[in-house]
Formats: sequence, C-alpha cells, structure tokens
Amino acid sequence: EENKPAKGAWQEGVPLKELQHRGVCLLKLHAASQRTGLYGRLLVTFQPRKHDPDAELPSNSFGPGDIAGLYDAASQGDALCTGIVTRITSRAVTVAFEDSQDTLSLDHERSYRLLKLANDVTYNRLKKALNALKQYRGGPASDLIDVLFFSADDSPAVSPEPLQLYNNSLDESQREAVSFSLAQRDLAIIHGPPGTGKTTTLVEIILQAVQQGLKVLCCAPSNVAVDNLVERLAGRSVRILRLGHPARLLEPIQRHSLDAVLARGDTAQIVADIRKDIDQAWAKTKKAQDKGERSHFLSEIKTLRKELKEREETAMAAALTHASVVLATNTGASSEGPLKLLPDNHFDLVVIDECAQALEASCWIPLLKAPKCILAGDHKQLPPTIISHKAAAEGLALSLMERLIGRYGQKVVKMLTVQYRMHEAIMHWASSELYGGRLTAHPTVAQHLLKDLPGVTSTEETTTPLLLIDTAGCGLFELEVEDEQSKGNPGEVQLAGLHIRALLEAGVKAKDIAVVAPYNLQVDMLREHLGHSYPELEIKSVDGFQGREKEAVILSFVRSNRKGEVGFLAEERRLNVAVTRARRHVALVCDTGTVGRQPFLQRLLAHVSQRGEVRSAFEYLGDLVPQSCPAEGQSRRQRGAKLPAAPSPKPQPPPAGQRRAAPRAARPKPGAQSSAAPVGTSGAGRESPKTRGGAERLRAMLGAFLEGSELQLDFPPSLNAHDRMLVHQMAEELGLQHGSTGEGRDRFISVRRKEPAEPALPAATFPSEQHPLPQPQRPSSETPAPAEPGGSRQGSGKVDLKALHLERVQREKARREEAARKAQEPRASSRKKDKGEAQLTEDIDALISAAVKADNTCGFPRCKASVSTLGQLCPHCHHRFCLSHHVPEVHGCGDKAKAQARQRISREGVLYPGSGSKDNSLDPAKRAHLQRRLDKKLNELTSQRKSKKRDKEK
Ligand SMILES: Nc1ncnc2c1ncn2[C@@H]1O[C@H](COP(=O)(O)OP(=O)(O)OP(=O)(O)O)[C@@H](O)[C@H]1O
Ligand SMILES: [Zn+2]
Ligand SMILES: [Zn+2]
Repeated sequence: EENKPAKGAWQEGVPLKELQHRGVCLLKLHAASQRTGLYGRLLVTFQPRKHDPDAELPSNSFGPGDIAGLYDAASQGDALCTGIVTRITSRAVTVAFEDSQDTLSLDHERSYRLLKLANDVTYNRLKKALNALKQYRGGPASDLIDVLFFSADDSPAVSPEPLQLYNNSLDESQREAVSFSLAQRDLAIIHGPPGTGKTTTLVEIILQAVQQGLKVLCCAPSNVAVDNLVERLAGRSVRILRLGHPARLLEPIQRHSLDAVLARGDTAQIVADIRKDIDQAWAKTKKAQDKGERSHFLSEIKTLRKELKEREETAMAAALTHASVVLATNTGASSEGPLKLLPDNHFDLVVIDECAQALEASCWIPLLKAPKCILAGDHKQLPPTIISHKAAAEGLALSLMERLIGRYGQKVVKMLTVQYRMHEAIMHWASSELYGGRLTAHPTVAQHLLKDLPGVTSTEETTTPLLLIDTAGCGLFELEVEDEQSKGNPGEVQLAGLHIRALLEAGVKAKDIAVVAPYNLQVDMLREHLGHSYPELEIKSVDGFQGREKEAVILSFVRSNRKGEVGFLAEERRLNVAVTRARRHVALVCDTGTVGRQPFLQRLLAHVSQRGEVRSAFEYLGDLVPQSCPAEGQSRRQRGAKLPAAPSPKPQPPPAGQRRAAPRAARPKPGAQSSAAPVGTSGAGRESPKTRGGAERLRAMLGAFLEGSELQLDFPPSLNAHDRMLVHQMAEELGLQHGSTGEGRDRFISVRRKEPAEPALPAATFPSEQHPLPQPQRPSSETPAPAEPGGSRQGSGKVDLKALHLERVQREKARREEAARKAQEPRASSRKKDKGEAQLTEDIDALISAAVKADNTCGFPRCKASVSTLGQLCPHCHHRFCLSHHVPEVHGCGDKAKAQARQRISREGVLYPGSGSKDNSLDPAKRAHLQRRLDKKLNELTSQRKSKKRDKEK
C-alpha cells in the first residue's frame, strides 16, 4: 500500500529499465517450473536465466502477498494475467495465478516480465467495499452504518455485568475499557496512547466476547498488527483462524493460518492427491502428440480443478465456522476471499486494531459484516499515508476513529491512561501536549533508566532520560539538495554516531538502540555510516518505527537552515511517534536555532532542558571530522575584539578552600559579564526546584539592561540552546532588538534597544568588521565586568596589558599549586615502558592526582556532580569540572581556549578541529589511547574506592 502505483508509473511512460531500478519490475524471467497450489491455483516459479538456477534476481521490492502482473517480455501489450507472489528468494520468484487463467499456458522458451500491481488490487477492494456500503440493504451492519454516519444515535448501553477477568493484572483504565466495550450496543472506541496496553485490553475483550458465545472478526490495517494479535491470542484456549499471508513466519502464527489448518484437516490428503493428478495432467499436455490429445488433458484438468475447489471450499467453510475468532487485515477480510463462504450474519462483533492508522474505506470491508464494532487506536499517532493532496483535502486524511470521536465525543470512547513503556520524563511531554495530561507512568517504568539494564554502567548518558544535543551555531547545516524532497544532515549523522558510541561503551546493547530520522535520505546516510559497525542497531524512519519500542532512541531532526524551515517534523503526530518509542532514554540531535522556531517543537526542547540534559554539539566538535565545521578559523578572526567579555563560571577566583560556597550561592549580577555563564549547559535536571531557573535569570539580566544605560547586552556564546531561545523570546516581548552574530561556536546573541540612545552607534554595524585580525582577549576570570558603557566595551585593537599580566599571574599561581600537589602525591604508577608510553602515563597520573586532590563537586556553578573520580581539570581556570562541564566553552573559558588556539594557529599555521580545549597536539589515535587509559584508571580507582567503602562497612 505504501508503494507508488507501479502501473501508473509505467503507463506514464517510465522506461522498463527504470522500473526495474525502482524494484517494481523484473525483466526477462523464465518459467522454471509450475505446479498446482492451494485453491487449485497455478504456482509458477520464475528465474532470471534459463538453465542457470544460480543466477540472481536484481534487487527488488517484491514480497509475499504482492499482486503481480505477468507480461510477455517481447510485447508492450496488456498483462497476460495477474497473480499473487507467494515466495521470493534471491534467485527465484513464485507467483500463484488464479484458476480463472485456465488458458494460461506458459512457454518455457519464452521470456516474461513481472510488474508489481499491488495498488490496483487494494484500490479495487476499497472501491468495492464503498460500493457495497452504498448498496447495503438489510445486512447485519444496517444499524451500525446509521450510527457511523450519524443518521441514528448509538443505542443505550446494556448495563455492564460484573466480569471474571482472564487477565487480573489489568489496570483500572483497562478494566473500564473492557466492561464499557462489552456493554456498548453498537460502537465502542478504545483510545490507547503509546504503551498503554491497547492490545492487552483488546485481547481481554475478545476473550470475554468469545466467552459470551460471540463470533468475532478481528482486523487491523497491517499484517504485522494482525500477527501481533494472533500471537497474543495463540496462547489462550480460544479457536483462532488467520486469513491471508502471515507476515511473520513464526510457528505460533503459521499454525493458525488457513493454509496450515487445511493442511491438518481430513480433506488434506484427498486434496493433495487431486493436485498431483492435475500436475501430471499438465505434464501430459506438454507431451501431447496432437491437438485432440492435448484438449483431452486440458478438460481433465478442468474437471479435477472443479473437484479440488469444491473440496477445498467445504474444508475452508468448516474451518471458518469452527473458529471463534477470525483474524485478517482489513483488505484481507474482503468478501472476494474465503469469508464469502460464511453466511451474512455469521459474525457478532468486529474489532479493528490500529484503527487510526487505517483508511476509513478499508475499515468498511470488515465493518459491513457485524452489528457491532470496537475500534482501538491512537489518533494522535501517524495516520495512513495519503499520497493525493486532493483526497486528503476532501476528508480522506481523517480516520474513521477521529471522525467518530469528533462527533460523539467521550461518550463512545474510553482512554487507557497508564503507560508501561516510558520513563515518566519521556512520557510527560507527550502527555501534556497530546493526551490532556492524563497519562501516568506505571511504577515499574516511571523511573527506569539505561543504567538499570543489566551490564550497563552509570554514565552521564545512561542516567538521563532526556538528552538534547544542540547543533545551533555549529554550522552543521542540512544538505542542500536541489529538487530533492528528502533531507540529510551529515553533521547529525556523526553526532548520532558519537552518542551511540558513548552508549555502547557504557554497556548498552546495540539491539536496544534505535536511530530514527524523519527523512529517508538521512536514514540512508545513517545506515551507511553506522549500519556496518553496528549491525544490530536499528535505523529507521519515524513512520517506519510506529508501533515499536526501544530502550534508547536517538532522534536526528535533520533540519538546519538559515530560513528556519522545519518541514514535516512540524507534524505533531510524527514527533509524538518519534519520542514515544523510547523506554529509558531519548536523545534529540537537532539545531534548536532552526527547529525551535516551531512552537510545538520548541515546547519539546523546553521540556528536555527542564527535565533532562542539554549539551551543545560544541562538546563533540573535537571529535567530528573537521570539514563539518567550515570556516572556523575565519570566523574567529572576524570576531575581532567586539567579543562580549568572556563568560566565567565564577565572578572571582576565590581561594581554593572556599571555592564551593561562593559561586553556588551567587546570584547573577544582571548585565555583568559573568552572570550569563551559569545559564550555560547547566544540566537543569539536577537543579533543586528551589534554585532559580535559567529563564528567571535571563529575565533579570534583561530587566537590568532595560533599566541601565547600556546600549547593548551581549550574551556569551556558551548559552545553551534553550536559553538562547528564551533570550530571543523575552527580547521580543520586551520590544528589544535581538539577533545573533558570529559563526560557528562564536555565535552569540546581542540585545539592543530599539531606539539607540546614542545614535553614534548604528545598530547593525559591529565594529568587529573593522578589526579583521585576531585580538587578544581580556582574561575572563578577572574583573566581574562592570556594566561598561558601549564605547569602552569595544576592543580597541590594542593589547590589554593589565589583563594579560593578571592572567599570567594567575597561571603562574595555579602552576605552583599544581606542582605542590604533585610533589605530595606518590606516583600511582612508576612503571615505564617506552618514552611515549611514559609520557601518556604521566599525563594520566597528573590528571588523576589532580582529580583525587580536588574537592568533590564540579566547579560549574550549581552543578553537584561528583568529580572525585570522574572529572577534568581545566588548563585555563584550573578548576575541576564534571565531564559535561569540562569543555572550556561550556564553563566559561571559551575565549581563553580560543585565544590559545589562535596563538597556536599563528605559531604553527595549522587549524585544528575544536578550539584547543583538548590537547590537539596529540594525534587522534594517541588521544583515544590516552582516553582509554584514563577511563581504565578511573574505573580502577572507582572499584578501589568501592572496595574500600565495603571494607569500612564490614
Ligand atoms: N495491566 C498491565 N500490567 C502490566 N503490564 C502491562 C499491562 N498492560 C500492558 N502491559 C505491558 O505494556 C506493554 C504494552 O502492551 P501492549 O502491547 O498491549 O500495548 P499497546 O498499547 O498495544 O502497544 P502500542 O503502543 O505499541 O500500540 C506490554 O509489555 C505489556 O505487557
Ligand atoms: Zn576553565
Ligand atoms: Zn558539572
């Protein structure tokens, strides 16, 4: 159903070769063998080359159940006949042709082609169903049709009887849904948001209905959804029968298929004999000497087929009648199939699962067969794909379920409200946006995190349910592919890869991770980049992942452009599906600058920054392939001296002893350079509710700016995405001009008054443009930047000697402290191998001794993460930070790091990726090695500490 109509494309004159490329056509096939299959159909196996069973078919999209047209390869004429693909391997395709094709006699010398026609058949069945609906008179569904078209109200429910449940663990909302559905006379709708046990509830309803002696027809739009129900019902003592082609070849499903039931039945042997006779007769026609002999065999075949059909139909009708529950896809319930063998009023109840994902027309195929229906689904997830905009505009986009809820409202609906999948923080956004805030997380899942999985260690990644990796300002733009609907973003591919690596290193299994993107191009790029390294990783489009779940889901939003185009991610239901697939962890990789312009998406981002972690992609830039951040060095130069004074995590570097207290308690000084730093990547999830939120602080800064006399307020580039978003919003509210300047990591927001008090400073001109050369920076940790009036804040282009001096003094002091520390600390390892190894060991030891000596919490204001084992020393400010704050840009040493990098650039004439925040003089392999050694060391230390602790406890 998802495929474009192959026939249409062909008729539009697409060359056959092109159709084969698209996988919908197989050219030059030979009939290798033929035999008689179920219902007397002719089964023909085609292969690409005559007498060469090893020749492979070109890659194609044919699958079992697809309708295929058979054409004479030599002519452009109409199809010889149509059939159903029953089996496809890499070397052969088998098609079952209807028995009406008696005259079809395949020539083993000729070549044929097959063309996929699935759409026509589906379409014809839908059309037939709608015609049947139009002409419907006096059948079992007469009253129901009136209700579903609003010409009669639904009849009052019977009073619900107390139920003896099969499944005693049903929650309150599920129990209500069960008794409500059974009590309704015509129509009941079960609204099941993600993970709320919709199928569990339907199974109970079906069992109860069967217990009451009802015959149930159970359908869903897709084979997978039907199989899911078959699987869940299979273990119960209820007689089920699956029509059509099961999608999963699992034994518990297969054995309930009509074919399997018939094969086990009494007539199976007779039927098999007749088929053999038919095959023999076919063989004889081939060897027939003359026309008379040949027509004799042909008429014999005809008689045999008639007998076969009669016997099979009798057996089928018996099997259908015997079953309490018949299951099929919506279109599989068509009266053209086996169901025609049943009397009109056979079924008492029709159940349609995933109803919101079905075309209304397809629902009408089963709906005409019973007086009552129970529809289950979630209309807040993706509807069926409707290719025609016209059809969508004329109401086809509305599912039956939505249409009915729109009319009857809550009196026909019961919503399931306890969800059994997601961590409560993941659920919360979807609940409040789409489900009226009515969802609750079952206690068994409400707090579950990746770290709780067996074999997974606690890392930053495995202890947060929500993570935003923000590429805003990194220049990781989407690909500009002209005439291309699909979008890709190579930077996000790399970031997703880095995050996956972090998860795997923490012990999360690849099979528990899914990477999801809204665009097929991005899916392809992700597969190319990651598929080979991690074959168990699932990489899918959002639409392809509906109905599934994973422990961890990484979402690449793809869109990043200057125009702020969001594309079809703006579709609420798509985003809902994307986010709610995750059980314990969702990571969003996106450019909040682009994506955040859409209010619905923006609220998701706000939620993540409130309940989870936000990281700038800057943190990963050192690990990205350099070309993903173009013109980096250039942008640095362009910045010149008109930088906002570098943000610092602390207004003053206090004496080491009291370092903790001051910054934590410190309120931001509005307008002061240092005040903005704490709103950086602060991992707001860890904040106690009493600490002031980033929004308030930003508002305070803006308020102070409004009251003050400054012309312009610059926010540091380290501001996180959400905060940047807030600044833009608030500035807009306050009637201030706002905009971003700079490229890549240097991008920062400036806010100005609409009417400058001093016209001398034109609003749009940034003096930096007059200073194309790199300018030394003022040290940020000094001088808590009094709100200097505009003029003096601008770089003069001259070196600030005093600042440099102060910085030198500070560096000197820190170096001395460090040396003293090292002297006190006995070497953790004195082994020396070769020179390089020794150097690495020394580095590790230095890091470790620094880490061990440090006080216990991260130096970043308000961050309470322990750095006693996992922490890093910043070479610029000499404070210790947790792993999410150690990057200079994050905690406010960005400008110093840049200054250093710049020095190196001019010294060595080389541009390194990253700002020099990491030691780029090591080559990546060595760095990785160092990192691994460090990790190992830290792990050792951790376990040492643990065993010590245990010793103490003894
Ligand atoms: N009452 C319950 N008690 C415990 N677990 C439950 C309960 N109801 C459902 N579950 C669990 O929740 C998960 C989802 O259930 P089910 O497959 O029925 O949901 P669904 O709503 O059909 O899923 P989807 O969101 O994919 O449509 C299953 O693992 C199921 O075992
Ligand atoms: Zn620092
Ligand atoms: Zn920290």
